[in-house]
This record gives sequence, C-alpha cells and structure tokens, in this order.
Amino acid sequence: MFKTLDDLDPEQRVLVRLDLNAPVEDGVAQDNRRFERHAETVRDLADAGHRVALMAHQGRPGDDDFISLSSHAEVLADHAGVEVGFVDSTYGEEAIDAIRALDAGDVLLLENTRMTDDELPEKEPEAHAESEFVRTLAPEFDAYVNDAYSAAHRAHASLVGFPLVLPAFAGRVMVAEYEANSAIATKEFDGDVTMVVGGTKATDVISVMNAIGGRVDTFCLGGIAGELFLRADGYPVGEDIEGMDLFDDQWEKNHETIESLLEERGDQIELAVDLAYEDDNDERAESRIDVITEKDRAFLDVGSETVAKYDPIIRDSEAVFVKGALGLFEDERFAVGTVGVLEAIADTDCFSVVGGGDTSRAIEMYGLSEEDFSHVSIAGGAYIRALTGEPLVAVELLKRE
Ligand SMILES: Nc1ncnc2c1ncn2[C@@H]1O[C@H](COP(=O)(O)OP(=O)(O)O)[C@@H](O)[C@H]1O
Ligand SMILES: O=C(OP(=O)(O)O)[C@H](O)COP(=O)(O)O
Repeated sequence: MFKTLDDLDPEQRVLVRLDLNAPVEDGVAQDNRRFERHAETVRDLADAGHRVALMAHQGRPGDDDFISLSSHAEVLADHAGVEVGFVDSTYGEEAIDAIRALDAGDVLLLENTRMTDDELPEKEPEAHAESEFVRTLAPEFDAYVNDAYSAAHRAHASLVGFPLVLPAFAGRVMVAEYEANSAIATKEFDGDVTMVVGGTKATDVISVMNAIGGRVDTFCLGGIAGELFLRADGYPVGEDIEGMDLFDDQWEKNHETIESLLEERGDQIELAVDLAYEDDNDERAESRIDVITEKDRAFLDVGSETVAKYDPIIRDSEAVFVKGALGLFEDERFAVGTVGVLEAIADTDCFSVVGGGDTSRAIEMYGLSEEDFSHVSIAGGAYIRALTGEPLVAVELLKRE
C-alpha cells in the first residue's frame, strides 16, 4: 500500500513533512500529542543515519497562532531525544546552506511552510510540483516522507507537490493513523460495531451516519449534536435559551435531515435518557428527559443513566469508534458521560479508535491510559473525513506506486 521508512535506502537525504500545528501561548508552541507521535519518525530516521530536514506549518497568515517554528524545534527535540536544529527560512539561501551542511543523523527543522507564498494556494498537485518552493528544495533530497496525516486533507505544496517529484514514503504516524481511521470503512469485524458521536457539530454526526451507517450497528449520541437529535425526537431540549448560540441555527439547517435519519435509522440510534446541568449551588444535577417540560437551563452532559445504558452496548461490541465528546468534559462536573464511555472502552479488548482533537484530550485529562485503546488519533478534520470515506489528497499521492 505505502512505502514506509523501512523501505528507504541507507544514508538518504530525506525531506519530511510533519504536522506540528499546536496551541500557542505567549508566542510559544505548547506541547501536545503531535510532538510525541512525530518524534518516533524523527528518531527512527536519525538513528538510521539519514540526513533529515523537517517541514511543518503553524497557524494561518493573519491569525495570532501564525508564528515561527523555533519553539517547535525545542519541544520536538525533547521528545525525540535527538538535537533538532532550526533555520528561519523554508527554501531560501540560508535553508539550502543548512540542508547542505547536514551530516548523517542530523535533524533540521525548516521555517513555517505557510510563511512562503507557494504553500497555501489550493492547487492541483501537478501545479504545486511546478512551484518555486518545490523546484528549489526537491533537488537537495533523495526521498520525501509524509507523516502529516492530520493535514493530509489540505492540497498544499509541502503535502502534495513533493510526492510527484521525489520517491515518496509514509512516516510512522501516517501509517498508524491511516490504518486505524480507515478501519471502519475497510475492515470486517466479527461482532457489533458501535460509534459514539457527540461534540458540537450536528453536521459531523449527520455526515458520519450517512457515510457509514451501513457498517455501524449502534450509534450512541451525546453532546450538542445529541441534544438536537432529542429535539427532533420530540423532547423540549436542543434549543437556545438566553445567552446561548449553539442550537437554533444548527436546527434550522439540519432538522429535516435529523428527522429523516431518526425515521430511517431509528433502531440504530441510541439517545440520552437523562441530561446533566449546573444547579443553584453550582453542583452537577441530573434530570430524566421525559420529565423535562420546558428547556430553562443549559444541559452540559449526558446523565448517569445514559452512561449505564451505553456501557453494555460498548462492552458487547467488537469495535468502537469515538467522534466528539458527550459533554463539556473540560469541566470535571460534566465529564461523566465522556469519561464513562471511554472507561468502558478501555475496559474491554475491542478494537477502539478515539479521534477528534478535543475528545482525545479527555484521555490524558482524566488519567486514562492510551495503551487501553487501539488508536488515539491526533487528527481532527482528517479524522472526520476518513470516517466518512472521503479520500485525503496527500494520502492518495503516497499510494500511487
Ligand atoms: N452539552 C455540551 N455543552 C457544551 N459543550 C459541549 C457539550 N457537549 C460537548 N461539548 C463540547 O464539545 C467539544 C468537542 O466537540 P467537537 O469539536 O465536535 O469534537 P472533537 O473536537 O472531539 O472533534 C468538547 O470540547 C466539549 O466541551
Ligand atoms: O490542526 C490541523 O487540523 P485540525 O484542526 O483538523 O486538527 C492541521 O494542522 C491542519 O491545519 P489547518 O486546518 O489550518 O489547515
């Protein structure tokens, strides 16, 4: 399927694309799972004696988090356990000089690819391959490695231009992400497949149900999206109250689709039976949905009875995929749904994939072990595209040989 790092000839000059896009605080990149994961690819290449130049992006021009990658080099070096040099040029003279000065086992991070004019225009790969960026850098290398699965839905020069002009290989992250995230569409499971869907975007849930509804036995819903499904099922929730801007717009745009999904796939869709809110003492309280007569407060999590309803479904599953949180888990009082479901998954030996930048953060926040899941994705937009069977342009180019 892909050529991998294990297929590289010895002592190559390797140009590598990572996704180190990270939260930024006070102008400094904050450590996150992406650094830790990509460190394996970097370490393997350095240990094998290749000369390694890394490309990555941070933010978008005009945004506050559009910064230099100098702080990224330090965080990456800590994780990889090898020195990572940095040059504040992507393909200018300084960059070329630094690349030519690399010895076997050296690692150099080039400046933010999005600081060049050639990176961002969404163009066909063939047009990107003709850009000055690609034409200047490519002759300095023997091979191109793409490890940036989480950016692989973007047709940017560093992702789609180089694989047309250099022998292209998939990095460790690329291989692991591709295999796990495509499993729902490609792998045959002996038993039930369950998908836990929540989060804030009804359209994500709708796309997933439409694309892979035929391969999933049960959808367990929660979050803002779950509340909208409850509203479509006739309960007086899933609507905005004072100061809220989460539901009504999504309802207008999506309620007909949600209603028909409930009609067509009702026996596959499990909805919350209770919801949690903040009471007058700022404590978590719960209410069964069949006694709610009017929405007069924000619901911030599914309730304990819902967790008890979803728990055996998960335990009886052969595979469980998670997309989106069941509640506002960043607040400990409203983490019961998300953490309860994650604990049930961790407790079984089913094949399990947890994705979405926010949801997977709950794993470390609440002391769960990544090792209890088959795969924890570092992708957001690319993960949802994989779940809905949409090809990722930069992944497809790696498959071409
Ligand atoms: N009932 C809720 N009220 C407010 N926020 C919620 C609720 N349920 C889930 N969320 C929020 O949804 C976010 C995750 O949404 P989303 O971006 O769709 O998923 P992901 O980032 O996992 O792909 C979480 O940060 C969580 O706080
Ligand atoms: O962080 C990323 O994607 P994500 O927000 O979907 O996880 C990627 O680095 C892509 O970044 P972009 O959405 O600015 O093109």
